[in-house]
Amino acid sequence: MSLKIEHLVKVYGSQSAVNDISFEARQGEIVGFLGPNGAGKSTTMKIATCYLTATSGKVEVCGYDVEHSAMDVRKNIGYLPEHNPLYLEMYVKEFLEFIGGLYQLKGANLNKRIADVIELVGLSLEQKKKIGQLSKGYRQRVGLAQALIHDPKVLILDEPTTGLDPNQLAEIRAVIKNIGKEKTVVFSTHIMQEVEAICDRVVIINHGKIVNDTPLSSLKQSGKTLEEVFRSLTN
Ligand SMILES: Nc1ncnc2c1ncn2[C@@H]1O[C@H](COP(=O)(O)OP(=O)(O)OP(=O)(O)O)[C@@H](O)[C@H]1O
Repeated sequence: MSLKIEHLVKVYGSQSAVNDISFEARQGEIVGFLGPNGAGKSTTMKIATCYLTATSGKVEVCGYDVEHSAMDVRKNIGYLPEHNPLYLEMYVKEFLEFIGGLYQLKGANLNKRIADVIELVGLSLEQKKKIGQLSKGYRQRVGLAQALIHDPKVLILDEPTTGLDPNQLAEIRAVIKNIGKEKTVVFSTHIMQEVEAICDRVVIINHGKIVNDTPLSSLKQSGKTLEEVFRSLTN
């Protein structure tokens, strides 16, 4: 299993943000991770990517435990945070070189990875610009490129399409769908249409608890729209 979350708990002060959740994601699967604001999505993603430690429970990425084998987890996971920090003064390639260097990539190997991810996320026409000169959609592509530079097996994307225009939205969705053929993708979004367009499975979290974990195909067979299911489980 590429991503395995078991009985995960995260308490901030006196608040249980994530309250005993378990779910899994396998290779070639795109999982939509949904929930209302404050449900615990970002917290779960930050723990899976070693940015936060859990209060209790277990998370494994490609068989590596986030607590005991963080370096191996980082090699196998790519992460696009909700508020993606970018160095606006850097050129696109310079930034990707910098991030690739953090993953110990160098020389011809690094150059090949940079060329590959630029192609994959559709940054070819903008690759010579400074990040600060790019539109929001292209900055998001830079974020995706940095998440992919080390060719991770698992990709965690926190609201990757927020604020994009309909054209950029369609293009980024196509990129995610394409990436999901080979990798494991878990992404959060508030756009139900997006989940219906690209996900294989839908996990819904509410008040820190999983309230749904179903293949999209069986949700569709229920005769309800995803929005109706979401609202009935989280309202
Ligand atoms: N660093 C923190 N310290 C204290 N409380 C936090 C912290 N980070 C998150 N929380 C709280 O934990 C809960 C879950 O937050 P989280 O960001 O995981 O939710 P989310 O599902 O990603 O929400 P959204 O859809 O709004 O991004 C919220 O009530 C939030 O205020």
